[in-house]
Amino acid sequence: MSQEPLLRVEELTTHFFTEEGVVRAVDGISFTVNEGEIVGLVGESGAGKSVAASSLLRLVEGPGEIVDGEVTFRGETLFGVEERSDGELVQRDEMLSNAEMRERIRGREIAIIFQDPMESLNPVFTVGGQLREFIEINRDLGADAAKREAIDMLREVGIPEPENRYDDYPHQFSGGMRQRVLIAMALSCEPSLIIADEPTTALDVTVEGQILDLVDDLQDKYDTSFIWVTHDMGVIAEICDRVNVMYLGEIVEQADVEQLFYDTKHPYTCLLYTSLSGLPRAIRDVYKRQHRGHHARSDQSALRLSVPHSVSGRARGVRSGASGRARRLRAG
Ligand SMILES: Nc1ncnc2c1ncn2[C@@H]1O[C@H](COP(=O)(O)OP(=O)(O)OP(=O)(O)O)[C@@H](O)[C@H]1O
Repeated sequence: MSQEPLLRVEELTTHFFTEEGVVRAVDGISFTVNEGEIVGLVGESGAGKSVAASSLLRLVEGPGEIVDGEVTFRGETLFGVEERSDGELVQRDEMLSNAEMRERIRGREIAIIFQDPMESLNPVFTVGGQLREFIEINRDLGADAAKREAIDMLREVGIPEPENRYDDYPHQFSGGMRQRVLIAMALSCEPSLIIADEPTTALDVTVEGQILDLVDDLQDKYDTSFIWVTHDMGVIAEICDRVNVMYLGEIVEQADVEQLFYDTKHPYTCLLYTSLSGLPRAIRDVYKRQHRGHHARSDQSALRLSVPHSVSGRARGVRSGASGRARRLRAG
């Protein structure tokens, strides 16, 4: 019996129509996410990871446009196009409306966590108040029940003395704590899928490790699926089950995490972690010892890397001209 994936992405294509030409930020990517799985999207800066993440929830803003492909979630069409007899690409009738996306999907079924918590948290309101309001709106709870739930969620993500921290403002929390608050917010509606767009990139390695441990624990408890966006193969090794390697808007390699690390197929993936082999053995051993017991895949946790700069520049270039599949979707 084949089980339908929670999320299915087929040939998703998002382009930016700039004065300099068409930037093919996401160029026909296909992948799936199953129930309870953590799926990685890895690649250097400019590879198209964030645009891909936003495209899944139809959050792309002009001059960007999702021009082709299909995204289905629990069998519902979040995005889909079809070709008319005159060759024009039009949006499918069964595609969810903007109101349905806003009211039923975003936040409730699929939550998204961004790299910078200050973009998501309003500095002039208290952390607890913002979490309570989010829960009130998205779970149709009264103010008192939502406040209790907010405090429980803060406790759940490891905020000490959540009753006392409830009335603190975002700037009174550390970066790691703010990221925990966003995880609490994302989890509060018990979504089936959380898209995490580099949420640990700005944190130091120790705090990052704590957040990854937290996500690991929460994922076990809630069985939430994740799409984890990162440029860091070490993060992929630590928490992902499967991984998609992105380069210049395309997925160049897809594999189970173990398979990717022990049997890399694509030269670009090799480039993503070539610097690892240069790590002095002693440092790797210390890192391994520190992580022993935290994760079953502790050996792979040692595989932290920096992305080679030589590749970065190329990924940012504007590629002009629209491909066959890059025809602009008919408006409306
Ligand atoms: N508003 C925009 N206008 C034009 N091009 C854009 C716009 N936003 C993104 N792009 C381009 O889309 C491509 C993919 O960007 P994206 O932000 O998805 O990369 P990324 O892999 O997430 O990198 P990073 O980790 O640095 O965010 C890049 O070439 C980027 O310059």
